[in-house]
Amino acid sequence: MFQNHTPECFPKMEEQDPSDRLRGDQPKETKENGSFSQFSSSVRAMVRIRQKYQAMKKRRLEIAAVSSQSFMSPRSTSPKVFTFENFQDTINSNPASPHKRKKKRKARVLFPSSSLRAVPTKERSRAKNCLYLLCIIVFLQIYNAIENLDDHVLKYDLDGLEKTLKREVFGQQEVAESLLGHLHDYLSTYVHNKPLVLSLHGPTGVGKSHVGRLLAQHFRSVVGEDLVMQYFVLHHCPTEDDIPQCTKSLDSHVSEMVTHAEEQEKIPVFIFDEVEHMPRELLDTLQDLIHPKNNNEYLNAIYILISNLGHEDITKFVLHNSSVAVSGHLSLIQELNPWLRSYLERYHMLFLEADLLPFMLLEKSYVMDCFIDEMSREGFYPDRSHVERLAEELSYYIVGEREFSHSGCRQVVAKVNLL
Ligand SMILES: Nc1ncnc2c1ncn2[C@@H]1O[C@H](COP(=O)(O)OP(=O)(O)OP(=O)(O)O)[C@@H](O)[C@H]1O
Repeated sequence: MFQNHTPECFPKMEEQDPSDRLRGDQPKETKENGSFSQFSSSVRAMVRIRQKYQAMKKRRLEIAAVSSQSFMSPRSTSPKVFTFENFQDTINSNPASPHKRKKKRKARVLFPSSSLRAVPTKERSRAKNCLYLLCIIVFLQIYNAIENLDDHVLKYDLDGLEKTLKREVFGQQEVAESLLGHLHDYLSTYVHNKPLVLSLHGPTGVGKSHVGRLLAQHFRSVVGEDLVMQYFVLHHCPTEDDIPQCTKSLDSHVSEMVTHAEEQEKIPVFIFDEVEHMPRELLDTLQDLIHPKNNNEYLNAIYILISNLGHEDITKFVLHNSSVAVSGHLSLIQELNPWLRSYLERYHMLFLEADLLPFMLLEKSYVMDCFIDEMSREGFYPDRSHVERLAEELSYYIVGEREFSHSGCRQVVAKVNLL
């Protein structure tokens, strides 16, 4: 029997449609010779083959449907033969794909729930805290120091003094600015290693004593009457016989004032006029006071020395350099100081530590300002033509178109008094 159903017959069976077989189109030899068991095993095999075929067909259709959805482009370059590797890559690379790439999460350390999570403790640096504290302290100290500097200079009202000098002094802008600068620098602090010594020089009638008076008036109003001294040699020490007594009283008076000023935490002001008339003994005493070796209170003081020492050379210098000096391109102080200093140091060592302030010769226009000021003060109407006529009565150095008064404004008061 089996010989009739040799493997030669199986290929024939496979070539046939299994459905035909199920419909009963079996070969005639089978009907005639095969037993029931043979028939049933053949049927089972066919059913299995058909089921497998149907399953494969179904899967192919599903894959075709998925791939047609995924590949949106009409012309795909992918191979026609389906592979899962390409399919997966295509899905991942498609931006429209619902399977978006997940954001990478930060790596986390997972601790077992049963054990305690040991977080590393932040170490607090003591040095860091100290550094912050130090920075704050330094900042506060600097801030406080700046505030104190302002407070200190404010009580001397240098702004008020500046206004007064601008209003009352004519033709001496450079000297006035320099004077205010020195005062501001000195009065900004209370502790000093030397007193401030300002020496005012210049020809007659240019306003040296006038400035001295304005300074005395101003400082009396800000530090008090008892801390300002005005010393006129010809008045306080008129004869040579008085000199020993004068030196003693000057020394004791200055000592008293600086001690008193130290107690009040203020800076006293000493104004010495007519220094050119001071006898040597008095100059020596003054030098000892200005350059003390011992006490602090002597270091916190302002000395104003007023004289006409060096006036001839100041006059010569101004006349020779009138074109630049008057137009403001030349600093009289800078140019004159080296020469003036060497002259004064030869005169007396008192001037060694002094800051020198040379006054300019006064031009005619400034002399006219003096007349207007004085006439207004005395109740006269300062008529322009009248003022010009009065100014014409004075004598002038004439350099080009410029006229410099021989005696500044010295004769102004006398002339107005005669009106
Ligand atoms: N630059 C000036 N501005 C305003 N007024 C002045 C000026 N110069 C002088 N005067 C007036 O002239 C008068 C005399 O001036 P001051 O006494 O200051 O002269 P001085 O420079 O001290 O001269 P001297 O060395 O001869 O004493 C003063 O009363 C003042 O009113």
